[in-house]
Amino acid sequence: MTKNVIEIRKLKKVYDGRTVLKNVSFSVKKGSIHGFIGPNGAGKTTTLKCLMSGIIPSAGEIYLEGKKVGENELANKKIGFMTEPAEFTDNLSPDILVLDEPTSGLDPSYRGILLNQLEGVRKRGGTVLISSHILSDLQKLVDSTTIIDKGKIIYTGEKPDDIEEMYNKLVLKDKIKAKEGQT
Ligand SMILES: Nc1ncnc2c1ncn2[C@@H]1O[C@H](COP(=O)(O)OP(=O)(O)OP(=O)(O)O)[C@@H](O)[C@H]1O
Repeated sequence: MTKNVIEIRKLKKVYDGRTVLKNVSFSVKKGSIHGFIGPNGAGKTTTLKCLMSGIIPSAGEIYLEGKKVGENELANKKIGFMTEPAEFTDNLSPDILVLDEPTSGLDPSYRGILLNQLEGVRKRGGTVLISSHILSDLQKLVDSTTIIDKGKIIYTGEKPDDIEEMYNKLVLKDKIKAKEGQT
């Protein structure tokens, strides 16, 4: 069985009485690139900050290589964390890399370089968790995907054939609602 390097279980985060993460659970397998996709405000950054011990979850558990984060395990000692915009180095170093919207604001050529570097990390047996609100940025690269919307996991697992349709519907639904609100 392939080992889960990152495992997030029933994560909950409440800000000022508002629940922004509701039972968020997903896992990332060793040697894979996992896409964490969701529209703006879905809860991607909050989840990744919980993982990196930047903020304390209201409930739930995170395991890194089988060990619970927050006890004796300091996640940020083991994981490389990059937030937008991406910073380029010759070599993306660590075994576990977490990237929060790294392609945001990058022009297509730099985006291509970054995505190539991530493929290099995978070839070396490293593990990548990468977030984006743009599915097409990651679609080709990732081995598995989690889709989050309004703090809830909509889908997690291998890439289904209809992932694009699934995600477009989700984003479209919000756009229609916003338009209805304006009229
Ligand atoms: N420090 C905070 N205090 C209160 N609410 C917050 C805080 N940080 C985030 N939120 C709210 O939590 C929700 C999730 O935000 P988050 O930044 O995790 O989403 P995101 O998916 O990363 O979005 P984006 O793609 O815009 O970065 C949003 O409604 C946001 O307004």
